[in-house]
Amino acid sequence: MPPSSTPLLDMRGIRVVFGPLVANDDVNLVVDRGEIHALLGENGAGKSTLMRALAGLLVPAAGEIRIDGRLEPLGSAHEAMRLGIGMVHQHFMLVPTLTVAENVCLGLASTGRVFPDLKTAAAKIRDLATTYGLDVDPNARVADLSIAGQQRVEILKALYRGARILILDEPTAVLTPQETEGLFRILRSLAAEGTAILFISHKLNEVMALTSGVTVLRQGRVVATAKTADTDARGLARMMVGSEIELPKLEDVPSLEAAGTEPDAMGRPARAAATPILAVESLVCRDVRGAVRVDGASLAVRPGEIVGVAGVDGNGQQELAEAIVGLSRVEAGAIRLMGEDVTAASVARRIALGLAHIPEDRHRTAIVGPMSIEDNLILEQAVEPPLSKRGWLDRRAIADNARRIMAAFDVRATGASQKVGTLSGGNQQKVVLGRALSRAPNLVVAVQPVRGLDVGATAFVHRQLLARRAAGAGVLLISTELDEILALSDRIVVMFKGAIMGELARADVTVEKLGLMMAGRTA
Ligand SMILES: Nc1ncnc2c1ncn2[C@@H]1O[C@H](COP(=O)(O)OP(=O)(O)OP(=O)(O)O)[C@@H](O)[C@H]1O
Repeated sequence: MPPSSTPLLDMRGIRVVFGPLVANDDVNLVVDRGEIHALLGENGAGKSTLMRALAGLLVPAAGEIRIDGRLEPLGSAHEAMRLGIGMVHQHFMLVPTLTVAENVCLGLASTGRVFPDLKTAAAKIRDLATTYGLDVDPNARVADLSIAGQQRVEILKALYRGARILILDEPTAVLTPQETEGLFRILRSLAAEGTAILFISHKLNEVMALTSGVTVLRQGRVVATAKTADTDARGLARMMVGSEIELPKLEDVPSLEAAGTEPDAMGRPARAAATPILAVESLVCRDVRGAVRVDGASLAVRPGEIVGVAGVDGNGQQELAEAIVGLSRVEAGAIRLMGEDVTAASVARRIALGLAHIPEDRHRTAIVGPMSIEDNLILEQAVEPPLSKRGWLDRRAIADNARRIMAAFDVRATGASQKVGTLSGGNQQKVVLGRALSRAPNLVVAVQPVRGLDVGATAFVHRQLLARRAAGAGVLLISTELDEILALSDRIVVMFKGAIMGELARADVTVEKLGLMMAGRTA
């Protein structure tokens, strides 16, 4: 038995390199039993890399890991699991067609244990779920679970394997505020039983509410370690970025109306003019199973205006966005873009009219991981001059295009030829944003645009959306983050069960009114 002063986890001098890039440089991290410890840092600072090293998913070039004071081998996922290290990744690793119990047991046979019979496993899962307040039915099919439900399965999977050190990589990025509260209750009860929890998040208020210690990484190195109680959200942001960060608000930038702009050089009308950039009229959409997901929704976005769509996740916002950008079929109603009826138009036609889309699920719909940054950056446009010469791709022009966007959007990578799949999560999101916004679109449909971004990058993206507004474009901002909606929107509509519950002008918005509408009451 190690002396009680020995920390459960002690990582020392960890160094991880990817070719010329030093992702972790002489990193130390100490976490005690029952401690919830935050790992903070800008996008690409090296947080996921450090946790992957701990989980045995990569081999550090140097360093030591001690568990309970004992030096352990590096770079073996099998060993890490045996030592009680479990990781819940940003992207879940579950098989949707299998049940919860089958997913939990998957892979266990190959670890040398006897494959448990599913009935026994289901009973053990039920016990674990009861102990820690995880609401999961072992016999449910994973495909039928909500995102929060799938995350609970991932946590159960780790606990089933005896995790004493649980790593969660941005677990709340995909959760509603209510689900986040539920997760925090689970994590607190795990910590109370002695589990050490490593919590990666960009949401500083969550770090303040949940954790007792923080380690801050910048460019692969530890720049600060502190007790959470000794700091505050502002101080943490300063440690991460090295300077003060102010999130912009609508009032901070000129609008078209404030500037009294007449139709601009490109003939785009001022906001008060009649033709909206986007008009959605009595839209009805069904999902593949035939369930109505958008139920008679109408809204308009005028030039120089940001319209926020608030609502609890899963109330049809995603389907509304997909219908507008042309990724799903419309059953009834109409969509007009720049005055043209595009209800049944191709995606290409909508892009030609100046539509840009920042999708919610970047892995499914926005990037191709094995392709380079420069190729990902030209995916949405016709390859014509200046990107091609005599019908052939002009590689030099494509690389220049990438370098320009990467510089403007602060994409941190080894170069334009790096595969997008090897970028940090936040830098992948910046590639998507750079592609969408660098073409000066007339309409931006932005769905959770800052998910996974650090505070500095969030401020940057918000400034970009405000700049599009100031230039006379329209922005439809779909977000479950009320702070984001409140900071940026000229008007806010609320979706509930596929319908628009009402609309509030900026001056009339209160959180109470929004909350009631989000729960299904009309304004
Ligand atoms: N397999 C890989 N090959 C090459 N470079 C990689 C690989 N994995 C990570 N990197 C690089 O290592 C650096 C650290 O990435 P990491 O994912 O650890 O950052 P992070 O702090 O978790 O960022 P984020 O907040 O954006 O998720 C980044 O520059 C990233 O591009």
